[in-house]
Amino acid sequence: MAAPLPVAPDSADPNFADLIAARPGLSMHAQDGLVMEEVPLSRIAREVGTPTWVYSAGTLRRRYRALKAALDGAGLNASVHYATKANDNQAVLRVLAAEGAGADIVSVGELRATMAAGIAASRTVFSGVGKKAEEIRFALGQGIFQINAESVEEIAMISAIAAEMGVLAPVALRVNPDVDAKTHAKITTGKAENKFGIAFEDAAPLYARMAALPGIRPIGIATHIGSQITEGVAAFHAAYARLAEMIRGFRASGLPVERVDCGGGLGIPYRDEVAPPPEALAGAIKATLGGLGLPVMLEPGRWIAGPAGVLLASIVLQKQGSNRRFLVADAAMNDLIRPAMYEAWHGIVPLDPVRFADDAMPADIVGPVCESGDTFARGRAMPLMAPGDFIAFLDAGAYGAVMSSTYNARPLAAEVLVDGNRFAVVRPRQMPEDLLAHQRLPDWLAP
Ligand SMILES: Cc1ncc(COP(=O)(O)O)c(C=O)c1O
Ligand SMILES: N[C@@H](CCCC[NH3+])C(=O)O
Repeated sequence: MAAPLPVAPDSADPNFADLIAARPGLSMHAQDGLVMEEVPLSRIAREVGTPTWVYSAGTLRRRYRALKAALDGAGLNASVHYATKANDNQAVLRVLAAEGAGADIVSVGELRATMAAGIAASRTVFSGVGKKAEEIRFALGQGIFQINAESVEEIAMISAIAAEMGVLAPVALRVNPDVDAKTHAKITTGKAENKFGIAFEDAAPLYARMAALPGIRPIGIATHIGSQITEGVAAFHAAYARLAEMIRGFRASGLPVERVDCGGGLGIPYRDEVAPPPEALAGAIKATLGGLGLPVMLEPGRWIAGPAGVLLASIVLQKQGSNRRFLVADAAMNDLIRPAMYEAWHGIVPLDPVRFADDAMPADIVGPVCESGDTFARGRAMPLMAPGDFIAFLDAGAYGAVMSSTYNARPLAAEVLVDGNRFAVVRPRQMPEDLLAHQRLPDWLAP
C-alpha cells in the first residue's frame, strides 16, 4: 500500500528558528540571511558554488574549550585526543592543534594529516581493529604516544615490529566492556557481538602476557563503546566502572597501569535528542575512574566537529510526484551519506530570510543520485523553493566530507573555513575530470 499523503509536516521536528537558536555559530539576519560567525553563507554559496562544506573555526574552538573546561572542572588530569576520522581537513586540524588538542587516528593517512597540521605523534593515539604492519612501523618510527591494541594477534605483531626496531611500543588494551550504548546499530562498538576490542574476560590474562613481551610497554586500558550517545551518561558510567574494576585487578596483580583511555562517543542533538553535557561525561569519569589517580584520555570527534559545519546546497528544481512534493538539491548521498546510511536526521534550512520565514509544507528533500536511498528527509516542513535557492544541512561538520565519494562521477565538494569575518576555501572542489585523468588504460585495452 502506498504511504499516506503527508498533509502536514512532522510536528515533532523543530522549526527553522529553533534550530538556528540552538546553534551559537549560526544566526539569521533580515538582510544577510543565514550567517556563520560574521559571514553570510549565501555569499560563500555564490562565490564558491554548491555543494560546499563550511566549517566555523570559532565553533571548533568554543567546543574544544568547553570540553576541556568540563574535564578540568571535574578535577581530572585529562587530555583530549580529537578523533581525526570525524573531519580530517587540514584547516580543522590546525584550529584544534592551536588549541592544544592531541589526536586519535586510525590509519597512517590520518597520522600524516595530523602531523602535517602540527599535532605531534607524541600526542596521538592509534586506534583501529586492522592496523597493518607498515602502519605500526611508521607510527612507532614517529614516536606515537599510544597504540590501542584490539586483539592478541595484533599484540604479537606490534611486539615483533617494535623489537625489530629496537623500541618499546606503548600499548593499551582496547577492552570491549559489553555495554549497550543505545545508539544506532551501525555505530555501536562496545557490545560483545561487535568486532572491536578484547573481550572483557580475556583482558586480564592478556595484559599480563603483554607485559612479558619484549617489544611492549603496557600503558593501560582503553575503551570506546559507540558514537552519537545521547539520553544520559549511564552507558559511559557502566563501561568506565568496568574499566575501574579491571584496573584495580591489574594493580592487585602487580601489573603497571599508566593511564586510561575513555574513548569518544558523546552525542549531539541533531533533531530533538537530549545530549548529555560534557560536564555529565566528566562526572561519570570522575565517579568511576577518579579514585584511581590516573591520567585519563578522551577521543571525541563528533561533539567537537559536528555542530561546527554545514553543507551548503542549491535547489535544482521542485517537482510534484503523484503524492509527494520533492525538492531536488545539488547535494547528494555521495556528499552527506549519514541519512542514507544511518537514517540520520539533519536540520535543513533555507539561507534566504524570506524563505526562512515562509509557511512550510511537507517536502521530501532528495539528491540527484540514482538511488531511492538518496533522500535527506521525508515529509519535512519546507517553504516553496525555486531553482537556485540555497539550503544548509546543519551539523554536517563530523562524518560529512570524510565519508563522501564520487559516486555517479560527481565532484567532491569544496570545503571552506570561516573565522570571524573571514573565509577561505581550504579544499577546492575536486572535479570528475581530474579523477578521470588519474585513470590508466593497459596496452591491451588500447584502441
Ligand atoms: C576508537 C574511537 N575513538 C573515538 C571515536 C570518535 O567517536 P565520536 O565521534 O562519536 O566522538 C570513534 C568513532 O566512533 C572511535 O572508533
Ligand atoms: N560515521 C558515523 C560515526 C562512526 C564513528 C566512528 N567509529 C556517523 O556518521 O554517525
